[in-house]
Amino acid sequence: MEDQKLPCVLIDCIGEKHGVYEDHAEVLKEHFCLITMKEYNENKTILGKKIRAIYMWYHKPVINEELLQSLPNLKIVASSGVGIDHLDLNLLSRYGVKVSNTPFIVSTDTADLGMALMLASSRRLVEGYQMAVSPDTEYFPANWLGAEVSGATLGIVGMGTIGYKVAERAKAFEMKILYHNRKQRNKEEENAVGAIYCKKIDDLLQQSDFVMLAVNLTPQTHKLIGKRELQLMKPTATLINISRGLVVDQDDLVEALQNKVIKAAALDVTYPEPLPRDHPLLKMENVLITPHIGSATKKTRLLTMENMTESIQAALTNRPIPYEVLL
Ligand SMILES: O=C(O)[C@H](O)CO
Repeated sequence: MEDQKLPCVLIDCIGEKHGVYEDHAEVLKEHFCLITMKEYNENKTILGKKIRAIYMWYHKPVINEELLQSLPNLKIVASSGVGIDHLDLNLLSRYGVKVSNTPFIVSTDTADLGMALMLASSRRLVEGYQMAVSPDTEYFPANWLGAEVSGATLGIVGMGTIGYKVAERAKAFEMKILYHNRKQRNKEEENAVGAIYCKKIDDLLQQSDFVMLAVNLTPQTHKLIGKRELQLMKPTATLINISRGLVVDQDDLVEALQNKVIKAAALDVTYPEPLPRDHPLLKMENVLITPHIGSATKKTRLLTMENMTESIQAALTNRPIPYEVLL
């Protein structure tokens, strides 16, 4: 806790494993008086009245009704990243609290990671690395083969900002691009990247060598990919998930991978995160998992902090919030 003349903003913690980066905290302290959860918990009655914003850095601190009740002057929750599935918007709206996120800036990195997962999985980079560093110097077996990405068919489920950036990258790889959007078709974008619209997701699933999930998690996309959808995919296909774990029925995915219904999966997201250490997905050779790092680059994290700062400042001075999430 620093300058008491600045507006008080609640954060989870600084540094540590999940906290706000120390260099970001230094910048934030120029604008706000930062109160960590630990400080707040030690002095709820006094600090609770002073807190005017929550700086929610990658889903922390967790916001529940009890916390909201003890923050009578809370104006805004500024949440990092684009996904807002971790927030109860109705609850926040009942407490008159505005919400902001940081869309757009995360798209490029997330699309890059989608491509990285597709390439790493198809060309078996992790296995290749393990082989290259193994003590066996005669490591290269004649039957070592990956699958080609260039020229293959990519099906993008959810052609929003991230999906479109994936398509732009896939175009450079001379891929055939299919896409499915539940709500709207965007002919201009479609033409720009040479993508083919599939009105039915089933058509996309049946034709794609790689299926990349880039949808938001909503009640409509919850477990969108389950047993039926996996069975529609080619046995040689790979499922790539850069959206949210819960867009896939994970038990059905495990079964499909075990029974070779599909060839492989590359997942930046799972549920829960992290997976329990004995989870079957962690033991499969045809599964590549990264720890939800879609937007985890230095530049994007910095922009995220700047977007969140702008939104908090706007809310506290009654100006339009640049990245407001509307109910
Ligand atoms: O939603 C996002 O931007 C990322 O997945 C981090 O939550």
